[in-house]
Amino acid sequence: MLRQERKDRIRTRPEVNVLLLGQSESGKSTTLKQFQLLHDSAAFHAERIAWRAVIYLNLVKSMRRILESIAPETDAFDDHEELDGAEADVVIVSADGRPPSAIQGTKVPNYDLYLQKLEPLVELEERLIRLLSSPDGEEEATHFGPWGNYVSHFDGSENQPPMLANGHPGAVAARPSPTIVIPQKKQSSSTHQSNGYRHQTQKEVAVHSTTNWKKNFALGGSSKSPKSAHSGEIEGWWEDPDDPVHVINACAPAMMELWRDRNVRKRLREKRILLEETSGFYLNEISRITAKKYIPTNDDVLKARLKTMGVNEYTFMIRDGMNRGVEWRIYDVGGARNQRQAWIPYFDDINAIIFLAPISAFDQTLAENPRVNRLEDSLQLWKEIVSHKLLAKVDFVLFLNKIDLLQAKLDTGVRLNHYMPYYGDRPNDYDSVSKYFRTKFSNVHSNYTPNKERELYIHLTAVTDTRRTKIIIADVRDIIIKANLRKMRLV
Ligand SMILES: Nc1nc2c(ncn2[C@@H]2O[C@H](COP(=O)(O)OP(=O)(O)OP(=O)(O)O)[C@@H](O)[C@H]2O)c(=O)[nH]1
Ligand SMILES: [Mg+2]
Repeated sequence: MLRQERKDRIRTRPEVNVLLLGQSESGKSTTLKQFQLLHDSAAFHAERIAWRAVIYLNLVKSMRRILESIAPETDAFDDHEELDGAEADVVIVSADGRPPSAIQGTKVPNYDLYLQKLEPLVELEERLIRLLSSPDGEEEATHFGPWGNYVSHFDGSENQPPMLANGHPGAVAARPSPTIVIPQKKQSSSTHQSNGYRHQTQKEVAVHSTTNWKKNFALGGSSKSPKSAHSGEIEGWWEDPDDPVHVINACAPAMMELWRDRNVRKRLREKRILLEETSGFYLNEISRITAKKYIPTNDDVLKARLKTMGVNEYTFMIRDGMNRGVEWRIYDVGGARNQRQAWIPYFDDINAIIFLAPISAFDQTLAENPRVNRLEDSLQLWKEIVSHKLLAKVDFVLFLNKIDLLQAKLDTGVRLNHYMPYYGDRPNDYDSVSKYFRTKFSNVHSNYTPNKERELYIHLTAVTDTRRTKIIIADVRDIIIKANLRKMRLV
């Protein structure tokens, strides 16, 4: 009866469920944004303004990273506390044998001056986080402690094994009910300095998918858009003295000065910090982003980084081959290790998986565990997903993502075999490296899939690039529609 019921349901109200998977920062939410841009561009455009807060936050975070990196007393960094309980069964590549504190290098004579000029950003960062996490007003965010003292309701344990329960029928638990999660911000063991910027080891800000964070920054939202006393017309947020734009705008000259400072660049190079490849990089556009009447462009929104917690669901209609409307539901999950257990309930009832592996990350380690190489983690995760018995009948599309960053990285001379010795002395150019990864991921699929009939569709992508991604998404959509039609004939 159940089977018949399902058959009837699919025939009368066809639907396609797609799950976006991959490690944190692989580009899942960006891919979702591209789907939105393609299928509901009006809504995407309407929401652009709300991303202003995230973009400011990304910019402030870059400032924080610079200031932390150029601080004269580097011995207070405490990267090692992250290492406790790290898994032993993954390949570990240390990007740099030495802790940052061991490196002595270029001094930045203006450091204290920068710190002083940029001090207002400390309070701004706190305020933005509050506004994002508490869309009903700042007052409600009373659970926040002082700077550097946030507590997370989320079980932030990174100690769980990376394995997903494979093929265990009981693994399909109920999908979790929504919970509000406070952005993680860890109390550093070394917050003794009075200035908020000094020696804070900060975790990434994430707003739970159930929090309507866009509300505070939408036009006409609870962020004040005062009416003109004379005409009654709505004026912009820049007229609101409490709007974050004023602080960020006032700090813009100091931010630009800092980013242009030769000593700063030199120090960053010495520490092998490549801000250009970090998520939410806007340092080359400070004057545009901090302008009073700044409205984010599509590209700005695609570049904005907000870590996902929980699961974002996005629904839209597409016409299928028989010209019927098919409802598409795309699920975007959090990819950090402590989020992956939440994926399993979504394995049930899924038609296709788009798995993202950022292949530029071969020289990076995980934010949640600095001893684990990102690419090794992606490969391990890919193996777990392709071999998962619950997913045996699901179609797989693999996005080998961030090829723009891969190309740029290889062009600067970073060698793959330095991080993955088994690459040997093959050529270190983009074509050879991307081909190598394509084969490697494809082999993992052929070796571990429980369904030898399954075809794998691989794309080399840069999902921040709208023009190229549009073509790929159209392609993926056709593949999924065709496969779905085939399955429906078989039900
Ligand atoms: N240059 C470049 N940046 C990218 C690409 N794909 C994603 N990004 C950026 O990388 C960052 C991380 O992307 P997200 O889409 O937030 O990653 P995610 O997989 O959703 O991460 P979690 O939510 O933590 O699981 C964002 O700032 C994106 O703009 C790409 O192909 N090239
Ligand atoms: Mg995400």
